[in-house]
Amino acid sequence: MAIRPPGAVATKVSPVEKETPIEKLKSELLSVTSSNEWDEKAGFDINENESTVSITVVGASGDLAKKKIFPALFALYYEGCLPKHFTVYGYARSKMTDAELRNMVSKTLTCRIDKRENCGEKMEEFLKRCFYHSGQYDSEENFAQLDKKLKEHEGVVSDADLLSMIIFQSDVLVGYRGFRLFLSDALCTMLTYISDFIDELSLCQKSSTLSRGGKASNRLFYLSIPPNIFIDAVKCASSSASSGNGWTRVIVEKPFGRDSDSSAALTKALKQYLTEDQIFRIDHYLGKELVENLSVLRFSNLIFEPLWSRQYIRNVQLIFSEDFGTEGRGGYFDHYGIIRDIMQNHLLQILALFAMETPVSLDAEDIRNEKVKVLRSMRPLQLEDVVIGQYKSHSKGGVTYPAYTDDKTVPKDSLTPTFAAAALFIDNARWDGVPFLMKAGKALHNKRAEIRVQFRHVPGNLYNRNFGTDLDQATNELVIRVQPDEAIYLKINNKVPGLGMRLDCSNLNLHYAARYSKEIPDAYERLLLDAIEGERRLFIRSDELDAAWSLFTPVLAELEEKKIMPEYYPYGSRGPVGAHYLAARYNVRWGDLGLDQSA
Ligand SMILES: NC(=O)C1=CN([C@@H]2O[C@H](COP(=O)(O)OP(=O)(O)OC[C@H]3O[C@@H](n4cnc5c(N)ncnc54)[C@H](OP(=O)(O)O)[C@@H]3O)[C@@H](O)[C@H]2O)C=CC1
Ligand SMILES: O=C1O[C@H](COP(=O)(O)O)[C@@H](O)[C@H](O)[C@H]1O
Repeated sequence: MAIRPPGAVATKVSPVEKETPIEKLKSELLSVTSSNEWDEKAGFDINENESTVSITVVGASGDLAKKKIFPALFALYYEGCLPKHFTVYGYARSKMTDAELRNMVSKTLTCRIDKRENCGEKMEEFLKRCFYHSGQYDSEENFAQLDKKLKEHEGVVSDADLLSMIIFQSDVLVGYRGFRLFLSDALCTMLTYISDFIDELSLCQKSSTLSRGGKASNRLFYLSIPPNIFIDAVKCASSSASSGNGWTRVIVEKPFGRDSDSSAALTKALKQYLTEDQIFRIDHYLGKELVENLSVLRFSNLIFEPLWSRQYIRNVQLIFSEDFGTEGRGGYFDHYGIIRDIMQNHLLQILALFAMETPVSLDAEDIRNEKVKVLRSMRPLQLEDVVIGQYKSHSKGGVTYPAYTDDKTVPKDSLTPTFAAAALFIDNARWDGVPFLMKAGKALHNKRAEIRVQFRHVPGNLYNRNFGTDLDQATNELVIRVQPDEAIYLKINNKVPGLGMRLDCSNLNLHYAARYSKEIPDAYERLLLDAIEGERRLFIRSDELDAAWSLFTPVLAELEEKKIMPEYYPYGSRGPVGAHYLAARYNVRWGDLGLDQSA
């Protein structure tokens, strides 16, 4: 193992006038500990001075880790975004060797379409930095073993190693420098001295010196595990595997509870072991390119911000659809449902970014302050403003698609919604009376996430006659297509070229694939990098979370207490018709209904 005492021990003694042999030995020891000899003996590159980062994926054997986290880490490595000294550790109960983990991870790694250069080589290099430790999520002992392994990679010395090293070094010094004579006389004093010295070093270790080159050993834990074991894992990681001399951060995956009370309890429990600054609550939609671009679009273009209010905007629609069901995740999903899975977090976060006031700066706290304000200005969702649905089996082209309740992990009589539509309102001066409509569903006809902003009619429009009776066709609509095939387009009215005066609705289209050759990074890449860099802007603060739950908790309770039946819709359809009635109540037509060729 690579071991070295501190390079920058704060307690280095200054020469004393009359040194006793023990004092002399102490100076010798300390002078050796602060020289490069240690580095050379331990095999360190003595010129390197960067900190280390260890990223532990807790739940490494799971779906999210394989699908998203390891590939994102590789992509960051490929792009040269990870710190020079990084190590990736997989941690889970499954038994695996390092080689088996590498094999598992290697199957999930892909090279960027536009960058295949040296990809194989890079993968090999990356995999060499990946290791595995098998352990229970509630075992401090297992996390302590992980800690030991992490230290080996970080070049941090343990107390036990330190003791043997000091004894060894004392021996060497004593032997070579002729202190043997004094040793027997001074043995007791010396042992006391060594023990004091170790105490000093242990203290130093806690306050940031006992590492490679005296630099910080930083640790990031990604909790990619089911929520019922979050607290056990955090408790053990914080007590037995947090960094002694750098930062320790924990990325917590959703769900953050299932209502206001359970979320508050989770936050309270997390805060027993971590400070708010150490907690990175991830909502991967905040890492999506077009969601990040929302503020740029709004605050850096003069043409949008003046229109961004009830004066010009008629309604805003936040639409999420997937063309597959809960396949494989029914057990988790049935406990949460689509409102908790998508609306309370992903869609509400987008809404907050969309509707917030201009932040004082781009600092995380300034942005999060504005998001909280807008969330707290919202009216809790009312039962009459919600429509729920659940997909049923459907056969098409000789293929039978399953019903939600066909999933073996879902109770046959489950009322859990796999679809929901809702109308929300922000009771502030900017948005008073503007419906914010949300729609989210699984097993629908397409996979899409988009924001649609429908503008008001042009007052006294000279060209009304040219649109016939359907004035909706004459209003502008801004569409931000988050995925797939990212785009921002604005529907405008335009004269059809020719001698007559015929108008049509066309798109001013910023189609990302046509405009930018660079592939768009996955949301997890951005968020992992931000967590490593300590950038909190795209992570959820606890007061944001409280505000978000306050909006949905009452209606979720009511739906469950009253056992409201979902409206059944066929797998692969456009969802329940009730969603259209809900929109119609607010004089709105869903924008994704095929009026628009780009939709
Ligand atoms: N998968 C996804 O697409 C998404 C997942 N998430 C969230 O990310 C987290 C991880 O998700 P995912 O990877 O799908 O989860 P998994 O169900 O795959 O669980 C991850 C790992 O946790 C361990 N584990 C599973 N169940 C239990 C249990 N009951 N008790 C103890 N350990 C268990 C298993 O590892 P082992 O047995 O080896 O210990 C498993 O490999 C969850 O919080 C989820 O809600 C969020 C967004 C999307
Ligand atoms: O958080 C979740 O998100 C996924 C959808 O993510 P995307 O990036 O593929 O759009 C969803 O399938 C899952 O149910 C939910 O938990």
